[in-house]
Amino acid sequence: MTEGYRDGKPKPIVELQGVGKSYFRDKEPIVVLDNITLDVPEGSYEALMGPSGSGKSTLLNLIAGLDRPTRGTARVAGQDLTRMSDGELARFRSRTMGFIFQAYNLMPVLTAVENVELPLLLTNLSASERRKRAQTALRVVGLEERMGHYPRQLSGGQEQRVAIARAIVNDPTIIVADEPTGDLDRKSADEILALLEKLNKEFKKTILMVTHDPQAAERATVTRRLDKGNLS
Ligand SMILES: Nc1ncnc2c1ncn2[C@@H]1O[C@H](COP(=O)(O)OP(=O)(O)OP(=O)(O)O)[C@@H](O)[C@H]1O
Repeated sequence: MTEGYRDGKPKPIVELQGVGKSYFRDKEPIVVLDNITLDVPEGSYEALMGPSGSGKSTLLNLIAGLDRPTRGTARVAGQDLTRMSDGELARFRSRTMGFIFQAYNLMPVLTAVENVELPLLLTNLSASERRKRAQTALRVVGLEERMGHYPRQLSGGQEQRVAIARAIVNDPTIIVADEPTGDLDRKSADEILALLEKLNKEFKKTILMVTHDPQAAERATVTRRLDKGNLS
């Protein structure tokens, strides 16, 4: 059998085994995630739903290497995140992950293309190569014409598209999106969802999206539900 394959199926890109996450208040544990076991196949587009406070963002952050589980193991893109140092985790995030949040988090003093270039400042790429890649990412999200615009000159939907361009400029394997349409009207939300679908289908990105929006979840290929720290 070829390495990386099990029963002829591609090895999952996310593998969580018995993952738990607790916070401690006055030495009393508050269990947020109980005992999560999850396989996400490469190339899938999954939505994570569940009541407020059920641990959706916590779970997404563990998968993305932004946080660490209290117990269990998390393998993502072939690497055991639980064994990594903080520096290794930071490198893992910048190489493997693309982040999209509800708040677009664009720098107001930078233009669209400069915002998209930001993650590339951590690489050895030349300034002209950085600019070229940022332009390509803006073309993918349909905003090439708005390259020189500042965030305040863009609509909410356009700002989120710039944020998506910034998330894909490193060519990540996995995109994590936490309520990507939470602040948008229906039409702009639908444009963002169409873009995520394109990134999944055409660019083969694995996408994990936390959402409260049933219409957003419907566009994903798999919907999982989290309730009181357990997945169904
Ligand atoms: N750093 C922290 N310290 C203590 N408790 C925390 C911390 N981060 C999250 N929590 C708690 O963990 C629980 C789950 O939070 P999380 O943000 O993952 O939920 P969620 O399902 O994403 O909620 P929402 O849909 O409202 O965003 C909440 O009760 C929250 O208060």
